[in-house]
Amino acid sequence: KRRWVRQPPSPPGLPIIGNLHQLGELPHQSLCKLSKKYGPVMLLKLGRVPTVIVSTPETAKQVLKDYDLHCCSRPSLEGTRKLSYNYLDIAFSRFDDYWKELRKLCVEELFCNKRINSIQPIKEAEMEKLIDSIAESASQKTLVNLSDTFLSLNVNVICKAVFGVNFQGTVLNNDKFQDLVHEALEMLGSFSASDFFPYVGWIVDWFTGLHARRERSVRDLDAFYEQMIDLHLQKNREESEDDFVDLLLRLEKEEAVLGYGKLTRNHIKAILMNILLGGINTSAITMTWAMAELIRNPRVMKKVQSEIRAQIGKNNKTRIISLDEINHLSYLNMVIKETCRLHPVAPLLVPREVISEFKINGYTIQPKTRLHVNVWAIGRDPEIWKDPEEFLPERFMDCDIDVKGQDYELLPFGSGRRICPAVYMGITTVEFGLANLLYHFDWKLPEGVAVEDIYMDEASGLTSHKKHDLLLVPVKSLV
Ligand code: HEM
Repeated sequence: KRRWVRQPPSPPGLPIIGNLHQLGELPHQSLCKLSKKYGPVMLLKLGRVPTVIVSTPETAKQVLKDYDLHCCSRPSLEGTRKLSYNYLDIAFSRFDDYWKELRKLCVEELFCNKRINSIQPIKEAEMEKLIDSIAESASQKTLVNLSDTFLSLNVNVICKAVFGVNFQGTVLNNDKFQDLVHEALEMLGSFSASDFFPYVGWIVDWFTGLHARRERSVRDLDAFYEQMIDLHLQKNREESEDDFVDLLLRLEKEEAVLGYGKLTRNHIKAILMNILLGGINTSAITMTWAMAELIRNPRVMKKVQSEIRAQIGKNNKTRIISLDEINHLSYLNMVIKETCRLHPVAPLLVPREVISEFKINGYTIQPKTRLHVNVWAIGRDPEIWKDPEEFLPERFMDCDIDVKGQDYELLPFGSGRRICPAVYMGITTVEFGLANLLYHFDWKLPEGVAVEDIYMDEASGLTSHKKHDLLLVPVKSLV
């Protein structure tokens, strides 16, 4: 017998495609508009797939905390399946005992404070090189592309920490590697018919060429991992520092690291995939948005630089600002929170899938429904934030709202069982990068460009990055 259930309100859709056509180029923005009309819990039909969008802190709390256990799985999607070696990873595998164990292992071994501290010397060495190169641009009064700069900085650090190499002297150079990662992220973010039309969508993906492109991307990355792992097996590791691959290969030798048995080569590659795809772009995107907002808001720029210079000027024996010193920079921390509020890297978080039925606001959410939290909409909601479009870090003064998943008004890293396992790693990367570049240089707009001319458009895709590169002129600071 069919049971009557009260479903969330839905915008009217079209036959076959449902509400897909209403998503537009920037779904988080279109969905924010729709939620103003249909409410904080909406049900859309995306192709064949029922999808719920929640758009307020109260409904986000219900999903991510109260009913987390009912909806903390991930949907099965073609791109994520391929890139995760058939769900051997953390980010895309469904909620089960395997995922729990793997996540615990990675949190203890890879995302822990000990590991973050151990990669700090790598970050410092890369920062030294970057400061020299920007100083060169400053003396020649040339532009610096900060979007590229932050990306390369992260690529260099992550590659050194994970693979122990900088690629100089290997078959790959940094640009080639960046292309591989970029292509894989494009594959994850591009529209795949098979994710919305089970059983038949693959035909469309086949004809559009997406299928072939996806296969190629996975094959290229796989070949790259194989090569890196071989290099590690051949090398006399006594001579060099331990990197992430060494650690994973050591775990591979241990019996039953996971309750299920041994960690295999494919597990290692799936974990590496998460680190590369989750770790490189996210912090670079946040740093770029932060600098764009600072250059648009000279008052805030001046204030944050004064804080850094007053604090560091006192006792800076080395050229690089340390993690300890960064912990005392409270205004910088507010600047980063404000950046995350306006520009969350994953504006709809990573999609979840409902495991068992639950109710929010009296509406029944059924198993297999796909679920998104619109953190972008929450960050700009005038009911929560005064003058939401203004960049005002002071709003976090005398207020405990933080980004660590306890405050549902601000969720750049998500919350609940699926929260980003590398929150601390991500935040320290952003703080370290910004603090150093703001300490050593003043930043100006190129000749003839006014503050109003800075584009703040978002690019479409899985992550919400700045569409136009940020080009600024550095001036060596006299402190
Ligand atoms: C500023 C930097 C970063 C931001 C803003 C960020 C944001 C996020 C978000 C929004 C999610 C999804 C949470 C959800 O579904 O509720 C996530 C998940 C994840 N992130 Fe991050 N992240 C950052 C840095 C990193 C880094 C550095 C790594 C790895 C080295 C990483 C690895 C992961 C992984 C593995 C997941 C999947 C967790 C799971 O599904 O259990 N992230 N991140």
